[in-house]
Amino acid sequence: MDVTVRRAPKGLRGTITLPADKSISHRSVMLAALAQGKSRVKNFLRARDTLATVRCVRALGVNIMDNGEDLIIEGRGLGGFLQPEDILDCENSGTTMRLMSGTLSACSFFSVLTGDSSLRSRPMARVVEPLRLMGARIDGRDGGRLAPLAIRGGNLKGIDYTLPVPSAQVKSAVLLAGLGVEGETVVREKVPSRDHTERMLAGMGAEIFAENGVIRLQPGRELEPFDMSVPADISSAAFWIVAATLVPESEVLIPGVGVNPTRSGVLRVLASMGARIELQNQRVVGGEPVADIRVVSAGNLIGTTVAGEIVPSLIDEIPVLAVAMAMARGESVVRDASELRVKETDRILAVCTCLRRLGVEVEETEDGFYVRGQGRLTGAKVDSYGDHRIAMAMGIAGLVAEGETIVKGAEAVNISYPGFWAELARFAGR
Ligand SMILES: O=C(O)C1=C[C@@H](OP(=O)(O)O)[C@@H](O)[C@H](O)C1
Ligand SMILES: C=C(OP(=O)(O)O)C(=O)O
Repeated sequence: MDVTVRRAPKGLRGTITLPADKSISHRSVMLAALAQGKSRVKNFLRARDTLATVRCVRALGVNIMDNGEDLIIEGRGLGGFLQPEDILDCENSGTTMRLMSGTLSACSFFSVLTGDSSLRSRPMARVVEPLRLMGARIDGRDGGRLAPLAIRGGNLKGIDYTLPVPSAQVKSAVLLAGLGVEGETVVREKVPSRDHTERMLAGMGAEIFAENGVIRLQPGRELEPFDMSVPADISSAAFWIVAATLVPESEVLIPGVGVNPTRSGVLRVLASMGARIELQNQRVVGGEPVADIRVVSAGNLIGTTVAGEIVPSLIDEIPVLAVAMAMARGESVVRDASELRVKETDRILAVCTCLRRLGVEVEETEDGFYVRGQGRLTGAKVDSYGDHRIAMAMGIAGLVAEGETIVKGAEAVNISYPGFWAELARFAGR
C-alpha cells in the first residue's frame, strides 16, 4: 500500500492518544503465562507483533481471553506449559522469537520457532549461545545462527553471562530461561538496556536484584499474577514529538507515556537539539515511570551527535531522529549503532537511502551515518522496506517536506502502531 503525505498546512494541536508499549505488552503476556493464577492486562497493544506473541503463548496451552478491553491470562505456573502441536510463528517480531526461545529452553519438550523472511534473516546466535551454555539443545539454520530454531529444553543450569551486545532481548531470554534452572543466573551488561523484564519479575515476587549492570536471579519462587495497565509507547510517541517539534505553531499533549530512563534517550537528544519538551504529572504505574509529554514547536534545531551509552536507550527512535537531524542546521552524527543493521531491515541503509531521496546530504558509515542538515526536505517516493519504523519516520518527513511524499509499503505500521496513518491524516495537508 502507498500512502501520500502532504506538508501539514498548520500546526499539530491537541491531545494525541497513543498505542500501548510494545515491549511491555509482549512481556505482560509471556510473564503472566508463567504466573500461578489469573492476571489482567489493561491497555494491551493489539498490533501484529504482540498478537503473534499471544498466539505463540496460547499454543503452549495458556488460556488468554480478550474481552475487547482487557486481556485475562490464566497462568500455568513455572513448568506448566504444554508441548505445542505445531511450529510457533513469530512473524516479524524479534522480541517474540528471542524471548520465547528463553522460555522454551526451560521447558522439557520439543518446539520450533519460525518467522517471516525478515525475522529469518536476523541473528539468533546471540540467544542460542547462552541458552546452549545453560544446557538447552537448540538447532537451526547455519548452525543455529538463523531461524527456524528447534528447541529441546529442560534440565538447565544457571550461568554467569556477560552480554556481548547490548540487547534487552538477549538479557530477557537468559532471565526467562533462568526461571527454570538449578542455581543462580547472572547477566552482566556493560551498557544498560531496557529493564522491563527485571521490573516485572520483581513485581511478581521473583528473587531478582539488579545493581551496576549486574542482574542476579534466584529460581524457585512461584510467580504471582498481576493486574497492570500498559503505558503508552515512547517509541510511538517519538514520531509525534518530532512532528510537533518540526511543524511550526504546534502544541501537543501525549498522555500516559512510559518514560523509563532505559527507553527515553530520544527526549534527551531532542532537547539537546533545541526541542521544547516538558514532562508533566510524572508518576509510577505498574513499576514503570510514566508522564504526560507536552511538546511545543521549536524553530532552528541544531545538529547533534548520538553515540556511546545512550544508543540502546533510543535505538528504535533513530529513524525518526534522522528526520529531525535533516531538518536541523549543521551536521549530525550517529555512531555505535551497528545494531540498526540487523533490525526488521538494515535501518542504516534504509534511512540513508530515504533521506537522500528527500534531497538530504547523508553519508553512510559501518555503524551509523552523517546528516548534513539544511533545514528542508523535498517530497519524493520512498520505500518502507517493510519496516514499521522506516514507514512512520517517512510519514513524519512528509509532514514537513515540500510537495508530496509517497510512502511505499505503508502497511508496515501495523507491526507496532495500526492507527498511525489515521492519526497522521488529522495533521497532513490534503
Ligand atoms: O526487548 C525489547 O522489547 C526490545 C529490545 C530492542 O532490541 P534488542 O534487544 O535487539 O536491542 C528493541 O530494538 C526492540 O524493538 C524491542
Ligand atoms: C526492532 C524492533 O522490534 P523487534 O526486534 O521485536 O522485531 C522494533 O520494534 O523496532
